[in-house]
Amino acid sequence: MESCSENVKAVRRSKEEKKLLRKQIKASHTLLKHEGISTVSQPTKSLVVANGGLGNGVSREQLQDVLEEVGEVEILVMPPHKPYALVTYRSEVSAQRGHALNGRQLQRGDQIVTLYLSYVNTVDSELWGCVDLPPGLVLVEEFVSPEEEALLLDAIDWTSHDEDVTVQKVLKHRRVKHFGYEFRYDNNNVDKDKPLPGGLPQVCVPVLERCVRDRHTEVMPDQLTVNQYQSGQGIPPHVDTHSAFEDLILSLSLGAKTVMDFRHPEGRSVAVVLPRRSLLVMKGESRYLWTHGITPRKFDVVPACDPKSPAAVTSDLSNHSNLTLSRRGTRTSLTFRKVRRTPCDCGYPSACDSQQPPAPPSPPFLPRSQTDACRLEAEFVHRVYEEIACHFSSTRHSPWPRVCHFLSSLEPGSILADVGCGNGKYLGVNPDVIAVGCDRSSALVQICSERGFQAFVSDALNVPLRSDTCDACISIAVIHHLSTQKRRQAVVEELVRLLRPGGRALIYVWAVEQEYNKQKSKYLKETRQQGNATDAHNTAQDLSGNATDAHNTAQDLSGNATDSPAKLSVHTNRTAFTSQDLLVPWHLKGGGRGGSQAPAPSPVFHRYYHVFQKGELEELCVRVRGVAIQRSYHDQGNWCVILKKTGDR
Ligand SMILES: O=C(O)CCC(=O)C(=O)O
Ligand SMILES: [Fe+2]
Ligand SMILES: [Zn+2]
Repeated sequence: MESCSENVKAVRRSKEEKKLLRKQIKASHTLLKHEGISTVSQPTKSLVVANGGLGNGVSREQLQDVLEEVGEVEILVMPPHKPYALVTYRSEVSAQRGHALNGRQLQRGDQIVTLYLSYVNTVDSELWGCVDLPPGLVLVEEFVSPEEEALLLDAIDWTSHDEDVTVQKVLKHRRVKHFGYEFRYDNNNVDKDKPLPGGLPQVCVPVLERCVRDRHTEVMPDQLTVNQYQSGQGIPPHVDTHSAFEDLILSLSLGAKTVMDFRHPEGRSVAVVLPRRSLLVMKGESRYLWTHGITPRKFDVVPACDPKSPAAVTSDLSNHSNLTLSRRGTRTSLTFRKVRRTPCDCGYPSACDSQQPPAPPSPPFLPRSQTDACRLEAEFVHRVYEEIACHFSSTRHSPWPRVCHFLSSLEPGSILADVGCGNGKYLGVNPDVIAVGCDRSSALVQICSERGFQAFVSDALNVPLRSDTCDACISIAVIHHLSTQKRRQAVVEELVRLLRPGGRALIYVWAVEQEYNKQKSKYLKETRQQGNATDAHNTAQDLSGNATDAHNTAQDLSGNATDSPAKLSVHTNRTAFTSQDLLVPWHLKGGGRGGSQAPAPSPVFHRYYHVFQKGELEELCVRVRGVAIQRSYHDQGNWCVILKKTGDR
């Protein structure tokens, strides 16, 4: 009897299996026919889960629970309104176990849905609008009901400044209110020891509990920033400070939809439509590496989509043929975060304020070795130009007349190298010469390219051009950034190497003497407001803020070395120089990279300079072989020479 019933069972099981297989094949056909998804028979890491979609009532957490019974899920894509989902497992072995979930039944209300799983080659991002989202970004539509939305909006009282509970501020392009902890826009961080007494508003609790239930977060946020944007307002692109908040950021959009722009540091950008009542979950790469921001404008260009399928994402609007304008309304966002208690150890050190290399000894000293010189220049010249490139370029538009005069004197067809070309302002002065520029800053070289000039990234000490090839070279305001005399001379040698015999080089360096022949230089004359490098607050200070004795440097003004290593003092812009080696402040306008959440006070960078004394540039040049000084002169606070290559060795 026993064996008989066993047999019956076996037959029954195989019948079920056959039926399951038939249904699975049918599901594959439907996916191909209606969705253009081809399934494959050989195992891969990715599976399509027919019937496991939001479109047939399966929730993300329900499906995730089932899929994770057999292995670690890497990506789970649930396209809105579709009757299927796509899963990629960490390993193929897990995916094989996932495949064996075929036929698994899920309860959906009082109905049962059966999942059919088949392998697919890749989770092809072209197919699903939403896979184009920056990695780690999830958008959950209709996360709160219209009633809940009204309740939340009502609970935010903008009329009272209940300072002991919240902190409220009107910023340039929006107003904000903080709960739990104040977010400070001056240092882009929170005072972790000063929680606001009221904690988070009670009305948020059900929403947050749902976030936990739906696995959007494991930890309860303890900080809330409410941003309110009128039509035409926005928030500058930024990365929420790593050291301030944990990985996960939740942002609820209420009142009106908007478009949020995400940008990868390498330039890729994704515009994400945030519908009203949706929840944006930022984690991992999307939170740590990509900036997010809302461009202040009154209309957004969005895909004119089928109302059933809101096509939340537009990575490249130019690919869409069917676009429409969407008028912005007043949007209130609730951004929930968890204050971080230990330094961030994310996998994105380039964007991480907790993982920046230790600050160089402050104040920096004048270098005594080649290694120290390289370090000083890397930190106080190269890095600074990279950071300030855009702003710097916006202040460098008018070519100096006497440099133009030199350029105009070149024969048509001459080959010109501009070593340290900055934003390329001299590359187009004489259209009859073949001009090529190079600069240490890739950001500045990028600006040159955008302006249509030939330029490449190169250090002035080692220019990858053949010897004896250039009819002319210029080096304008470059050599003063090298921090030893040997290195300054080496740049002149490099310029001379590039010149053909008979070729000429024009060199400009900043002069100690900003007043010459009783004439003040433009630099001295410019008012503080005009000067971008102006620092109204700085007196001669070291970087730790201590006032320094301006003469306490390694070289006094007569160039004599003293014994102790010399501190570099911070110069006061628009004043006479009090030492030859110094740090000149640059106040960055228009926001730095990442990090900033609001119009914060402009960050100050310091550039190293060696300002030349009268006669010093000529002295440097006569040490270089094979060259003769044709002219030397003072021009607006600069020492200048024109050299001619003699070819003598
Ligand atoms: O309005 C939003 O959704 C984002 C707000 C935001 O990014 C922030 O406050 O850091
Ligand atoms: Fe943010
Ligand atoms: Zn980090």
